[in-house]
Amino acid sequence: MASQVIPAIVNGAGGKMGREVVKAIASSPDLKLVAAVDRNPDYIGRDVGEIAGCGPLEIPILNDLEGSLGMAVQEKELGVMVDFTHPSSVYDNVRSAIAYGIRPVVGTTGLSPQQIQELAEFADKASTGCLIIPNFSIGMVLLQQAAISASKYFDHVEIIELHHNQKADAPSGTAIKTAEMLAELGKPYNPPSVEESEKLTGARGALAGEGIRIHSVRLPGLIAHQEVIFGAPGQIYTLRHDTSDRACYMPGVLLAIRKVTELKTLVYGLEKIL
Ligand SMILES: NC(=O)C1=CN([C@@H]2O[C@H](COP(=O)(O)OP(=O)(O)OC[C@H]3O[C@@H](n4cnc5c(N)ncnc54)[C@H](OP(=O)(O)O)[C@@H]3O)[C@@H](O)[C@H]2O)C=CC1
Ligand SMILES: O=C(O)C1=N[C@H](C(=O)O)C[C@H](O)C1
Repeated sequence: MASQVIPAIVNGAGGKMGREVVKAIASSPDLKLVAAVDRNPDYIGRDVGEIAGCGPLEIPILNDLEGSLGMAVQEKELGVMVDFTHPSSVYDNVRSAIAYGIRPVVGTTGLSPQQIQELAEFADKASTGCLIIPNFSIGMVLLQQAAISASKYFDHVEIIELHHNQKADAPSGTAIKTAEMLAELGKPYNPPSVEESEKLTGARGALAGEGIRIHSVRLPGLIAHQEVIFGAPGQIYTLRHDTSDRACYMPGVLLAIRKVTELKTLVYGLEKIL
């Protein structure tokens, strides 16, 4: 499939990320948008190109993922479904796409480790590629790699993630993945130096694996930001990534659409396909 045009369905096409994805696909000659899906009544029936701001594409937004997947199969357009919807629906969306033989590229966060495991088994059985990518920006991959390097020398680390206040899930998928990457190194962090008592529940954040704490901030005016703060006696090492425009995710999304067509299993994380 690599040299052919890749058909793509965008689910969540009217949303903040979906619109960027529609524009990015529309301007990529090796990709072809075949359907656009969203549940928001403000967008249903309207031309997805008009909603995305790239001019008419003659593709109406439908509130029917199953129908769009079925139509793509009927027209032999077995390509990719890009999902930027909601944590409550992403699991079912991915299962449906795989069942139709259409490869999911998943940006939606909020899947539990157990759900990811189940989807991996489902994709394996169907020999269908699937990518679950909590963060499509290259800057975040670089931050995570720097955090892994730093963790060899620092035993104390906490993560702060800051997002716009329309975000449904907390902590962010990126913060969870970052904590998982540090925990996978097999060392415990933050050995206690004092007996702590939390006077307000949540004051010390959420406890991820190996003692790593994640703190979530939600405010209008933010887009997506993350700090990984390492501490040692006499020094603090801070890694920070800031998103100022959702266009920053598009090179990663386009790469994932192309790569997933070569896969037969589920892969979790952009760092694995770079
Ligand atoms: N991996 C990455 O790099 C990134 C991931 N994200 C993640 O992507 C997801 C979407 O983010 P964002 O675009 O900001 O969110 P938005 O709310 O702006 O967009 C989501 C769109 O999907 C629609 N939708 C929700 N549920 C369904 C469903 N079951 N079927 C079809 N459409 C649905 C929403 O409709 P309605 O308005 O009615 O809810 C909305 O139009 C989030 O999980 C976010 O964390 C975001 C940025 C980067
Ligand atoms: O909701 C968002 O905006 C984002 N969600 C992803 C996450 O949960 O990590 C990626 C990025 O942080 C933006």
